Amino acid sequence: MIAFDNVAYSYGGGELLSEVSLRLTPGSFHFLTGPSGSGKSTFLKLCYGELLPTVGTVTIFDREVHGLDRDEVARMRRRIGVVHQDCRFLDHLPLATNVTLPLTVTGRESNTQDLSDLMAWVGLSQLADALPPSLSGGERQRAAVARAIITSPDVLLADEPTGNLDWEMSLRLLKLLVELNRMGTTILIATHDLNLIRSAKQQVAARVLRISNRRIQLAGADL
Ligand SMILES: Nc1ncnc2c1ncn2[C@@H]1O[C@H](COP(=O)(O)OP(=O)(O)OP(=O)(O)O)[C@@H](O)[C@H]1O
Repeated sequence: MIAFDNVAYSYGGGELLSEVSLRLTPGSFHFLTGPSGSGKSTFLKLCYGELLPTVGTVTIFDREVHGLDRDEVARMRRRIGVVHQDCRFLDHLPLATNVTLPLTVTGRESNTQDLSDLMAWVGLSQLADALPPSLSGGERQRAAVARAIITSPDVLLADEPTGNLDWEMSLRLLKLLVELNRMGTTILIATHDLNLIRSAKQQVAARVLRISNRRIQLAGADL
């Protein structure tokens, strides 16, 4: 589904990531860990074509990213939901409108029943009309997940989705992601939180990718 072959990435200085070769297969559940500044967000951006590798090839849905034109990139991105680290919203628009934005900006209709089911699923039914600045950190994170999956993406990439959450809320969000994975979505979560990973491994066959010394490797079962 997403394949890296001997990929390196540099923002202009030395290489941040080197010799990365790995596959995210359909239906898989991966975590990505590594120290702050090691390149987790950068790797996620390579996974949805926001950045292009400086060396090697990234292939997304069987197409090499380097060769795609703008329309093809846009089509490919529609199949990938992204939960960004900072969860930004349009503050003057109600939450439900924010959540449906990925549909409306691409000219698609949002089905009222689907929207209300999704808002209920992330526990935000009562807040559909609320404005984003009035939401708590946990509500924002769950709304960001709802917005990322409203298009029924094949892949969900989440950058520290539990970064601002307490443990109880982190587990609740994890449960949503595990459920989504059971319904077939391929999932990659960048996180520092080893307890979250341990908890996930009790629920799903999650694999852990670890960034160390610019390389990304599959961690052992000990984690
Ligand atoms: N646009 C950019 N231009 C230049 N350097 C950048 C850019 N974006 C990120 N970097 C640098 O690349 C390195 C990796 O950043 P990245 O955000 O990928 O790390 P991370 O592992 O996600 O960090 P964190 O866990 O703190 O979020 C950092 O040193 C960062 O300063």
